[in-house]
Amino acid sequence: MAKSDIKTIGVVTSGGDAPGMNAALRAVVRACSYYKLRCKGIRLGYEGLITNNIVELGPRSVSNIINRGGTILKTARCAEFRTEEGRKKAYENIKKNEIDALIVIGGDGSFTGAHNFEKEFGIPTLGVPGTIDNDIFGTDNTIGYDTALNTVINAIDKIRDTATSHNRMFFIEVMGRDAGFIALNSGIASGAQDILIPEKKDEIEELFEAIQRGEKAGKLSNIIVVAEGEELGGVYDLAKFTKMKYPKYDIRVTVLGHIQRGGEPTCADRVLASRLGVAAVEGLMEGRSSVMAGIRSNNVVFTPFDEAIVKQNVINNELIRIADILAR
Ligand SMILES: Nc1ncnc2c1ncn2[C@@H]1O[C@H](COP(=O)(O)OP(=O)(O)O)[C@@H](O)[C@H]1O
Ligand SMILES: O=P(O)(O)OC[C@H]1O[C@](O)(COP(=O)(O)O)[C@@H](O)[C@@H]1O
Ligand SMILES: [Mg+2]
Repeated sequence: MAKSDIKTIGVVTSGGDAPGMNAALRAVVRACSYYKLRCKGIRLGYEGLITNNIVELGPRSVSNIINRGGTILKTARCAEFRTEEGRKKAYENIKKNEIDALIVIGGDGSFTGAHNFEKEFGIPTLGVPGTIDNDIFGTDNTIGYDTALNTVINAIDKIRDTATSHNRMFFIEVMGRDAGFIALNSGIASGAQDILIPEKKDEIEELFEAIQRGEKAGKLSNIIVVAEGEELGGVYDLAKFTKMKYPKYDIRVTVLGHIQRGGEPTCADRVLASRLGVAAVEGLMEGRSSVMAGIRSNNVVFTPFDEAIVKQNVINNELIRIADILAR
C-alpha cells in the first residue's frame, strides 16, 4: 500500500501486558494526530477485532496514561485468532471500520498472528515489541523489560533483608517464559549467589558448588535466582534437592509472579515506547509492513516479522561470566 492510501490506523495491545504499553499507545495515537491520520483502538487484543470492540482514539483519549502500567485498551490471549475462521471475522471488522493498517503492540505470538493476518488479507501490519521477557530479536530491549527488572530487584532487596536477618537461603523464581534475561540481569543487580537460566545448561552439582563456595567464603545467607523456564527444575524442586543435600540450611522459596508485569513504567521504558510508537506510524506511512520496529544501538530499525519471530535474542555470555566472578 502506498503512503497516501493509509487514512486510518488500527492499534491493538496483545498477549501479556507490559509496563510502557500505554506510553506506546499514546505515541501511536499522538503521531497519527500529528500526521492527520485517524486512529482506532482495538480493545482486548485480537478478541476485539473478532467481536468488533473498536473505539475511535484522539490525542485527548490518551491523556494521563504515559505513567500508567497495564494497557487501557486491555489485552488478551485469543485462541480464536489462531484459526482462519477467527481471522476472517477480524478482517470483516477491519473493513467495516475502514482500518487500512494495523499496529500490534505485543510479543512474538502477537506478531505471528499479525503476520498470518497480513499474508491472508493484505492488511499491512507493523509490530511494536511489548513484553517484559525481552525475548524478541530485532531490538536491544522490549517495552516493559526495564520496569520488570526494577520491580524484581526491589523485591529481592526486600527479601535480602529478611534472608540476612535469619541466615536463610532463598530460591526466587522470576518470569521470562523460556528466556533468562530477567533472571540473569536481576540476579547480577541483586547480588545473587547463583542464577539459573534456560540458555545455560545447568547441573545440580554446579548449584551445590556455588552454595559451597558461598559457605567457604563465610556467607550466612544466600539468594538464588531461578528463571521460570529453567530446565533443571522449578524453584520448589531445587529447594527440595538442596535441603536433602544440606539439611542444615534454612530454605525458603518465593515466586515473584505477576507483580513483575505491573507498576508504573521506568523512564527508559517510557522513552523506548514513545520512540517505537512514533516509528510504527512513520514506518507504515513509508510503506513498510510485516516488520517490527525496534531500537538497536540507539537507532530505530525495522526487522521483518519472519526474522523477529524465528531468531533468538541471545544472552550475553559476558554477563554469565561476571555473575560468577562476583558471587565469591
Ligand atoms: N500462530 C498464531 N496464529 C495466529 N495468531 C496467533 C498465533 N500465535 C499467537 N497468536 C495470537 O497472538 C496472541 C498473543 O500471543 P501470546 O504468545 O499469548 O503473547 P505474546 O504476543 O506476548 O507473545 C495469542 O493469544 C493469539 O491471539
Ligand atoms: O499471565 P499469563 O497468561 O499467566 O502468562 C505468564 C507469562 O507471561 C509473561 O509474563 C509475559 O509473556 P508474553 O509477553 O509473551 O505474554 C511471561 O513472563 C510469563 O511466562
Ligand atoms: Mg511471547
